[in-house]
Amino acid sequence: MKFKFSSFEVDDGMLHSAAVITAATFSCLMSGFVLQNIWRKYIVRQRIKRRREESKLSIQKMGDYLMQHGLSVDKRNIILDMPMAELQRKLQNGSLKALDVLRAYQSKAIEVTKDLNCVVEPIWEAEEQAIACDFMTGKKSPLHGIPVSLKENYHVQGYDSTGGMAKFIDCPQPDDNVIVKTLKEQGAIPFMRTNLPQTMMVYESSNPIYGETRNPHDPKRGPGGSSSGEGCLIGAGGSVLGFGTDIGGSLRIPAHMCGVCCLKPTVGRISTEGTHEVHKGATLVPGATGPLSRDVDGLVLAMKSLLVSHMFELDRSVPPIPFRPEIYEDHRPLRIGYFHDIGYMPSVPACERGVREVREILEKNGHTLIEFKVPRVDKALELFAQCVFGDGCKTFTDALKYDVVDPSFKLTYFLIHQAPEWLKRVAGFFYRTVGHDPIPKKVLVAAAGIKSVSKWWGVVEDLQAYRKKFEMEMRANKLDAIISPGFAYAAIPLGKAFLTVGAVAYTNLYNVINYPAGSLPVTKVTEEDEKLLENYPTKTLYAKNIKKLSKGSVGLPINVQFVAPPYQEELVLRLMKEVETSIKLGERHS
Ligand SMILES: CCCCCCCC/C=C\CCCCCCCC(=O)NCC(=O)O
Repeated sequence: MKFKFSSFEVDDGMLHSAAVITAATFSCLMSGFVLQNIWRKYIVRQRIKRRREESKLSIQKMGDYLMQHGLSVDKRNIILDMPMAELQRKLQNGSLKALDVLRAYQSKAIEVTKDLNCVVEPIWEAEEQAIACDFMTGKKSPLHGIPVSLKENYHVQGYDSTGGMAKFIDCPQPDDNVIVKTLKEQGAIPFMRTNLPQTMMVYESSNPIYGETRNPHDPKRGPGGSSSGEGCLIGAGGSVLGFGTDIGGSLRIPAHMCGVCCLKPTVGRISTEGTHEVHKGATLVPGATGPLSRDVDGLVLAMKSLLVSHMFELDRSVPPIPFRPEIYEDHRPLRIGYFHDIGYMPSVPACERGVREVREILEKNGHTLIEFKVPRVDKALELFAQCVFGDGCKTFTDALKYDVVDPSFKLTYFLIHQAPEWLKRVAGFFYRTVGHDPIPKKVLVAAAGIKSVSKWWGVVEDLQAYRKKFEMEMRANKLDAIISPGFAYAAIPLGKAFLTVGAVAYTNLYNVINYPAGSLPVTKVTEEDEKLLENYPTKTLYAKNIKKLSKGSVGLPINVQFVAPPYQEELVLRLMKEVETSIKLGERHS
């Protein structure tokens, strides 16, 4: 048979050859594509393996070095037992050497990371800085000789900030970030870099490069995240002061689960320049940077040392508001709002008791406590998802292209970031009907992306309206501050955060409204709390999971959050210090 195409003729044979050539080209392209993907994944796995080995080797080398140059156990333990104020005083008056303090903390950090995997690598330059501190004459800076640990996503010159993602391996940072520069200028010695979960947008603690961090109080449980390594290292006694980031609770969740203090400042109060966040462009609900410490004095010292002209000069977007001692030291009685239940899932009995006990302390100290009802928590969660995942999670999926996805992140990644909109709607339907919970659908649909600029502007208006509503509720009750549970529950078994993720409402509320929030350890789960857990209401799927996963948590730490309007960090710290002092006094008398 012959076909005639205008000026030339095509016979059967030619058609056959064309089909063969097309099929061959297509299969070549397909196999090329598949092979390229296999090759890319292979390269990524090799890169991950090499980096993990480098990290392990560096930790081991530091351990070997300390075997020869370390302190005696007694001397080390005396240093490690000192609260921040005593440590600082002794470094200032010269009765402690910076090098000894560094060696004490290096050896404790290396010791605890063997079981808990909280350190990703030591900062080798620390030793040189400690020696320089000890040779220094003249007036000492406030953080003189204090070792500080840093979450891995803090840019440190010469080190990668991977955020647990292979794509960012072998990208050493050209410079320290603003906080690290200011800390060094104030005499601090950055000495360890700590672990985080892949992408940091989950409150788990694992990534394919550095592995999984465990809880210092129960290694079968998670330390919370994403400042997982910081919470764990400080909770285990291997650091006295550390720094992390927080867009939905990443400082406060690990602080609560590991029993340490932290402060998430108002975004803008201290610099956020030079930290690795996957979606830096999502500025409506941006990430905050902040300190974690063993005690409130550590947080106060950190804030006083950062709020100085050096930082204001390095990052001119930060308003030059120095630390205001007149607010921190004020004794005026305050009106403080409190709640145990955010209006989504209740907090477990131990967390509720934590708030109750803090309330009693504050009342005894002369403050007025008033029950506060959080306005529309469903709206706050929806806004969070719209502002953080409004690009349909493209930034996240791009960052993880060809990467190995960590098992602890797979479900979150698939459902929130990768699934097409129709599947998110189906999952939302499941949560609503089987889980008796309409909120996940709103969140999942928001994570499918905002479809136009005018819709985006609508979200901005909604966010402004929600913030105003919250402010007006506080004003109506004449509230100066709020106290609320540190989180909905104590640490749960590793890898299970996705099953309870709605609980993030307890922390991300304060990111949505951009209020400073501190977290303070106030109690531990008791046998009585465990008994009361039997009556925990399980209306939704998340609540059912919380009840199940909270079993066996006796002895785990419980924190309370302290919150004040924007730029009132000093007020938050004042209340935290007041409660910390009362608890310590109570312990001494009992
Ligand atoms: C499957 C649907 C769940 C719906 C209800 C929950 C809504 C929560 C939405 C997303 C979960 C994101 C968890 C965020 C954890 C925050 C970690 C963080 O602060 N990261 C930032 C950082 O480390 O800097």
